[in-house]
Amino acid sequence: MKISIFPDYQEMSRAAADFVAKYVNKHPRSLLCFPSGDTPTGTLQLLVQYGLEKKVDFSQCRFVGLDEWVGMDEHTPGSCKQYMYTHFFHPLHIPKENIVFFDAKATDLAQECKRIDQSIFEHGPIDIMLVGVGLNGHIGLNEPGSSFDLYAHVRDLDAVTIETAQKYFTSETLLKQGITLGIKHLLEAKTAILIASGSKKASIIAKALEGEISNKVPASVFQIHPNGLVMLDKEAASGLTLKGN
Ligand SMILES: N[C@@H]1[C@@H](O)[C@H](O)[C@@H](COP(=O)(O)O)O[C@@H]1O
Repeated sequence: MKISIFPDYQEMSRAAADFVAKYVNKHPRSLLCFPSGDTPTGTLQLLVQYGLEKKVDFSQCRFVGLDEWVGMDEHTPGSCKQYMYTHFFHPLHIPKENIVFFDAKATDLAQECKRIDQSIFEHGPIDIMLVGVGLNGHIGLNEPGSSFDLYAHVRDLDAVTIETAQKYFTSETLLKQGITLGIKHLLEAKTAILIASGSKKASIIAKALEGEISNKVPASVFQIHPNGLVMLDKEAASGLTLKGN
């Protein structure tokens, strides 16, 4: 695990975007996975800018969605899919056939998990899996207690997630379950990148990166990822005792 600390959110976002752009320039047929949430917005904005400026070409890449709130689709404001289309796929005109995303409205969600896993086995491993972290240490919607051995699965949401996630919706939204790629996908990704910013993430970042490696804190898996990169702004890194570079 390599921890890099940047002066602010913008610099952290630039580092993550530059890493992705450089990689895609070398490997134009990459399989990429990006998260939704507040944290990745700056990174995605830069990647869109680089794409429009022709500094990077995503046209041959494939994309897999990280997670989704069960019962939502791209028409639901606040859904992960709508976020990804708004912040990345639409502005870069990524062809639909290059995108695989959970249908969180499917009647058979177990089958939906199999469909996504199958697509990753076929086109993978994932080249770059970029993730954020929840205040409870979740990755995607791998909540505290999720086994590191799971591929895509459906998970009952933790109370912290249900409460924190209200920020994505304009009115009080009932959230019960998530459908998500598993930690096993992250462990098998060629590169896993964790981005976190702001002082509210400081305590979970310290726990995840310097505490016990345990599925109680899913993000602690970064400590054992063979190629895990952690990019933090100063505030998110403020609880760490061992500082990165
Ligand atoms: N399902 C998403 C995750 O994929 C995201 O990485 C995390 C952090 O979100 P934020 O970046 O808004 O802090 O929580 C959300 O619930």
